[in-house]
Amino acid sequence: MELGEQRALRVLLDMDGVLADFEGSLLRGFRDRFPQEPYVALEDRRGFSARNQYGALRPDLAMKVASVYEAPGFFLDLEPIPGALEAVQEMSCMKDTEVFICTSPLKKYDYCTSEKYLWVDKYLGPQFVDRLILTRDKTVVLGDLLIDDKDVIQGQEKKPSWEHILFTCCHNQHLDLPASKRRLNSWSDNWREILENKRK
Ligand SMILES: Cc1cn([C@H]2C[C@H](OP(=O)(O)O)[C@@H](CO)O2)c(=O)[nH]c1=O
Ligand SMILES: [Mg+2]
Repeated sequence: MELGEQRALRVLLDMDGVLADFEGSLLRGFRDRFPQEPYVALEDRRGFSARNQYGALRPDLAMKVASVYEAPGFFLDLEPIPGALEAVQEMSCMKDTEVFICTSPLKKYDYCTSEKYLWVDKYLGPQFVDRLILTRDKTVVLGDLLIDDKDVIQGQEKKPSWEHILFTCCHNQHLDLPASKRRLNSWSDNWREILENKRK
């Protein structure tokens, strides 16, 4: 790297809950598949794991809701989050900025992994397939920012290189955050300011 050349700001973008609407599709899929069963409305979602909340409602509902997101086609058919695709394209064209998608596969990875690649190809194009990172440990990925809807992101690295920006989602919107943690409320919120602040 040339002396004085500014290193690009690397932004890691989570997929489910940030680019793809996991929660909306899960609720629709659950109600289609189990129309007689009680369900959790999006505004009532609390906590990252839908499975845990459904299981607390009634033990058998845990595996029923899991069967929806473990089914073939679930990850492929997720709708893009409003404004996400436009934001990713704009961000990736910014000077001194590089974007990677950093997402975790389910433990039951068979349909999920290929469908995440197909989804990125379909909605963002082959250049983003080259920027897709699948990992169950995001802490070992180097970056300046990680925009992710999961409230706590843990792994092997106790001090990850990135600052976690919490992307607001139904399941985390009620959380009180420590003063140091910043939120991005949606893609119409000011993500450009968050990137600019990080460059300083
Ligand atoms: C089980 C489960 C997974 N997921 C998403 C998060 C992970 O993707 P991502 O890290 O891109 O948000 C993926 C595997 O857990 O599925 C949820 O968002 N909610 C859930 O309840
Ligand atoms: Mg997520």
